[in-house]
Amino acid sequence: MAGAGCIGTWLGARLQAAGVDVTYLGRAATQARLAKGLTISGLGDPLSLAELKVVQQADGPFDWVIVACKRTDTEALLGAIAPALASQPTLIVAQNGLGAAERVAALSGCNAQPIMVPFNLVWRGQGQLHQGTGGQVMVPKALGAFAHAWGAQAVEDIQGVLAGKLLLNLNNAINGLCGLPLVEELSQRGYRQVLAGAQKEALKVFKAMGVKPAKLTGAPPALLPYVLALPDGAFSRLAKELLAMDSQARSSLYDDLAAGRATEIAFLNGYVVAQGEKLGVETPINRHLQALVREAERAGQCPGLGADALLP
Ligand SMILES: NC(=O)C1=CN([C@@H]2O[C@H](COP(=O)(O)OP(=O)(O)OC[C@H]3O[C@@H](n4cnc5c(N)ncnc54)[C@H](OP(=O)(O)O)[C@@H]3O)[C@@H](O)[C@H]2O)C=CC1
Ligand SMILES: CC(C)(CO)C(=O)C(=O)O
Repeated sequence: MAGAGCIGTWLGARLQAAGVDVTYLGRAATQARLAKGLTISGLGDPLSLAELKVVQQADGPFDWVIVACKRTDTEALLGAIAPALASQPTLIVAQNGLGAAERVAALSGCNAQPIMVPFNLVWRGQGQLHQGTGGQVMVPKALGAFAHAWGAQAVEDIQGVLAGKLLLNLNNAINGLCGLPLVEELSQRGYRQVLAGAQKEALKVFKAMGVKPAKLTGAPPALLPYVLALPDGAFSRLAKELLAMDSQARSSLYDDLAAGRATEIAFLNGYVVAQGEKLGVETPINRHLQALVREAERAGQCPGLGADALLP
């Protein structure tokens, strides 16, 4: 497990519980966090592991390597595990956005397959991982052997799934900029209207790219912006399933801003902007959100913005 943070530890722990021999690569913070075992709480099945094998250097050989660092850290992480890549393991890439596995394959020279994790995970203390939102992991058919341990669905079109997920991840920036828990943010029409606008732009970009986003929520992708823009009462009745989450769950981009780290904005709203530029599609809302997140990164904090400030 290369990148044993929230997502990587969850994936590794589920495999370990299913009997797989898992090694976690961890620097000092990860070593300390996992020193006394792990519990997983929240939505999904609880899990408890007394011991995890955490190493500071990954020499291998390994059959599989799961890459689950933030996208900003991919190149450095692959450099750090270069000895383990010499035996050409298959890499499983658990990162948000499109093109992550392609980049990992290009940088490593190994076969790399993407997977999609739909739910939010946070650390609640040392060794205490908490799942705050719901959903099912999705893997390509080629990784069907992993489906059981992760309770995952094996799908034909993983690119469509990643595009569908990116539509939802356009909210990461909004969530990080307002700083509210997801359930509070999504209960306010103003914030949902910003997300709806960002999704409309992304849908135009996907159309120009020939990418068909998969349906991951109750509404088909093309209708999602219209459902989001409904008045609060109608939305909360229609989106009961979407809003059934931990009251404190936020997005991973919020976590990065709050911790003063670089964010993945370039791979989320920034990806829509960059593709839009190439294909001649206007993306003013995503561009504005990207600029605001860059400003917040420079300030080193979550700015707590209202919905009006999020529109250009
Ligand atoms: N968090 C969430 O709820 C969700 C996240 N995702 C996506 O999953 C991916 C992973 O996110 P997440 O789990 O939140 O990230 P985290 O920040 O929790 O974890 C990333 C881990 O990678 C480690 N890492 C980075 N560089 C290196 C390196 N050179 N050597 C060793 N370890 C390294 C970090 O270690 P260290 O602590 O030492 O820096 C950290 O533990 C992202 O693309 C994210 O968008 C998808 C769905 C939900
Ligand atoms: C779970 C979700 C969609 C939002 O919290 C996410 O992918 C993230 O936090 O990066």
